[in-house]
Amino acid sequence: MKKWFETYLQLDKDIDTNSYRRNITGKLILFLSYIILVAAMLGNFVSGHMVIFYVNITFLTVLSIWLSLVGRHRKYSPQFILHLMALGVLAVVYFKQGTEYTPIWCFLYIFLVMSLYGHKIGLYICLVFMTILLSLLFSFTGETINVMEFFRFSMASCFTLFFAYWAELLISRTFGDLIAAKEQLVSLTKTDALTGLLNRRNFNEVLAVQMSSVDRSNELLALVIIDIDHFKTYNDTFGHPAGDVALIALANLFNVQMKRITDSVFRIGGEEFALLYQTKNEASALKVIEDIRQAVEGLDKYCELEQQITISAGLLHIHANQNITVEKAYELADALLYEAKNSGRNKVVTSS
Ligand SMILES: Nc1nc2c(ncn2[C@@H]2O[C@H](COP(=O)(O)OP(=O)(O)OP(=O)(O)O)[C@@H](O)[C@H]2O)c(=O)[nH]1
Repeated sequence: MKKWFETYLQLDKDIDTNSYRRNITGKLILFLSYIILVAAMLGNFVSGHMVIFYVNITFLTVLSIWLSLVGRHRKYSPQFILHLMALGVLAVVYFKQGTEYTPIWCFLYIFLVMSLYGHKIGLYICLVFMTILLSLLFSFTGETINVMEFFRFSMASCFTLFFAYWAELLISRTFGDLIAAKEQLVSLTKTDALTGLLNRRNFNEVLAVQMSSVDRSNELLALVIIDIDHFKTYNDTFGHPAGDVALIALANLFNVQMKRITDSVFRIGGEEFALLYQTKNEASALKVIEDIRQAVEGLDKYCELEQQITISAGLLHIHANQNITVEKAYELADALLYEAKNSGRNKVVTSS
């Protein structure tokens, strides 16, 4: 039962909250229409209005068939039913020349339209509906000259429209702010606070996507794990804040060098970075990281570094359809990095 309810209401937490709210309003309209139609059908049967009773049954059947036929496109059903109800109200006003039940429907319609369409489009639809309704009412009240009643009704509907408009505007803005706050929170969990680079949390995810994208292209994926040489000494000599400045300068350099849409830069540990980029062949993959290594050597000339810093890197080539897991790829690249460290530092060791 709970599962059915969740599926029916599409209780998807990731959906944009305003669409979710509209979705709920739509479901509510469908549900209300069924209840009203069934209640009206029973009422007409009990009071012996057999013609209206048959009209009710026919309408319910048509509605059910229509809903099951449109199936996947059911999201437009609430709008359809709502406007059908509005037409019904206008027809009652026109033929019965009465306003007895009109206000309730009119006010309900305004609120439902606003929450289904949003305040902008909702306002236009409601204005059209109210203009038609008030013109019909005016043509009848003109006969009975009940100007006061007409005036009261017009004022009440204008007030309702105004209230519904502002309520919808306020609600959608509040939800909009919530979405923005959520996005900000997501971005905070995915990026490193010091350098603004993507963090370790994102690394496996992006690597998996890149590996499958390389499988579909003729390119080669380069996975580089980078570690700053003797960074502990740098920190101990110049202090932690100076170390932070060096980390930021490095991150900026990586960002400048990695500008293609498929390039990604991560800070995956304290002084450990990872680069992902696609190239034509192994030689050009090596050239990219070699250029970066050399640029780091000269970084102290352009940035406020206390002394020259160098990096060691392990470059792993990942070919299309290589059938390797994300974890294994990282393990291999990390092993190459340690080879670079053990063989003198300030160098790149590759898998070929
Ligand atoms: N300033 C600063 N330092 C950090 C940060 N994260 C890690 N570190 C430092 O990075 C240093 C890493 O040192 P080690 O792992 O011993 O390696 P290393 O001194 O670079 O030596 P090799 O890697 O062998 O060349 C430690 O001193 C950490 O405190 C950070 O966010 N800011």
